[in-house]
Amino acid sequence: MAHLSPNHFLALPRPGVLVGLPAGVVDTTTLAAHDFDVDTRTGFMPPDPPLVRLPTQWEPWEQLLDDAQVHRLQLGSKYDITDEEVIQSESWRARVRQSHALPTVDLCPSELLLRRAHQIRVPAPITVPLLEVCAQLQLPPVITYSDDVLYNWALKVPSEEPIPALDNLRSLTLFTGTRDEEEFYLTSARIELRGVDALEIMRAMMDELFVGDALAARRITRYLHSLARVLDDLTRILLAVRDGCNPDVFYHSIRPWFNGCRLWHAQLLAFPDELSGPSAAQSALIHALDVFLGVDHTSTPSSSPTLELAPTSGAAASAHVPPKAPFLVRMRAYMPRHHRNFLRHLAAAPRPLRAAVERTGDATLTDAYNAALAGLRRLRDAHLRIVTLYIVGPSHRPPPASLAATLTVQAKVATGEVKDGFANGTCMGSDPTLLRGTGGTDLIRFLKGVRDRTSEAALELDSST
Ligand code: HEM
Repeated sequence: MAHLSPNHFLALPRPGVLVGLPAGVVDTTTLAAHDFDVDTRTGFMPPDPPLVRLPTQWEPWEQLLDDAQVHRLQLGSKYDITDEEVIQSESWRARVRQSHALPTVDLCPSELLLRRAHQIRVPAPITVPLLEVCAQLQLPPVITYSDDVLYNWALKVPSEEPIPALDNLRSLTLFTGTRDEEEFYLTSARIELRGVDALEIMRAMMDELFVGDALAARRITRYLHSLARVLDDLTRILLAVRDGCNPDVFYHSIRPWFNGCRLWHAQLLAFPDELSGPSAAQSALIHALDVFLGVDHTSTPSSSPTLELAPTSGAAASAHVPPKAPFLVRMRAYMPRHHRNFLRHLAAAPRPLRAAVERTGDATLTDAYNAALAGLRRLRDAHLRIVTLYIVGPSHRPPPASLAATLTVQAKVATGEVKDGFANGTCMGSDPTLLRGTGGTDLIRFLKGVRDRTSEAALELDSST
């Protein structure tokens, strides 16, 4: 925060989320907080690069992260862990156990400090302050998509451009220090940034829906075709993950860090005791597209993963996600709260697009609506190919002998950091209950269901009109 002037809006006192906002006071936790923290240039990504280090008061946490990187902290469940790695990793864990619990009270006034603190995940005695940080952010005490993607980037080369170029991004914090992991996160970051046009198109359509005359219908038709083109760009960006992220490295070295976890201190702050790992299923952008286009995922069939959330208080519960809600609904508990509210607001739009298109019975408009849905379906088809390539394929074959050597060559020792996780190594998805079926059958069935519901929203023209 040293680089912010005292008058900067981010230096203003942040409302205590536990006590709520005084009447008439605007939430200034972020510049766009009053507007769901969605920036017109960078969408769900923050407009400025996120904080890279906490102030000295919390330096012990940053030191532990540095140490984890220097000593190449490994998961105990790593398939080819060496004796030396076991010793190094255990000595790091011993240092963590000996460290003092730092107070979080001075973190609470700043959303930026809280976001950086939320990226740091270590066992007790830091667990308690971590839970306090999570309560402030109203997030469960696990790494989320926002930690890995939305708030985990910097510019490769300094630039004055208001929107970061898609090829000028790097990740701040990595579990494995590999380029593969960085590319995995940056693929999502690029999708978020390219998706800003989709958000803008949706906003413009909402204005036209409000007007609702024949001219508005023609404009909405054009906007829907533009949206389909943006969706095809997102598909291209998604498929390009294959250029920088090796499926075997992903499956054997990166993915284990994303496993869901059980919490030992669940009773302490009444958190749910089983939690999802980070997943792009927590991207508000894709949820927003579904909500806006009228794709209904709320009646997910029983084959979808069912994560139990504690029905009482706590971060996830405060996101008002009922236990056993469909997977995609439950994923909202892992989104930044402003984005969660944005989706709620979008879902409550007084003039939903799908119903409006259906009412007009206009063939050209209906075709355009279906074209946008087809674009979203193509994105999900491509995602299915990616999941088959990165999860189902590698799960059927042993890790290649060359993998350890590849990782050594690719390690970004100079810039990467390593974080500890609570991975249990027993499931293949980020959700602890996902993918129990042999060879990922449950996962594929689930993703195909989501894709099929996208197509099911398509409108048929009444031939009698
Ligand atoms: C190597 C790349 C990727 C792999 C292996 C992968 C894997 C998965 C898996 C296993 C799931 C099931 C839920 C879970 O376990 O979390 C999932 C869901 C999902 N992923 Fe990915 N993913 C990848 C890239 C992406 C990217 C770049 C995006 C876009 C931001 C994305 C968007 C989604 C969405 C929205 C869902 C929820 C299902 C849906 O709405 O269709 N994924 N992904």
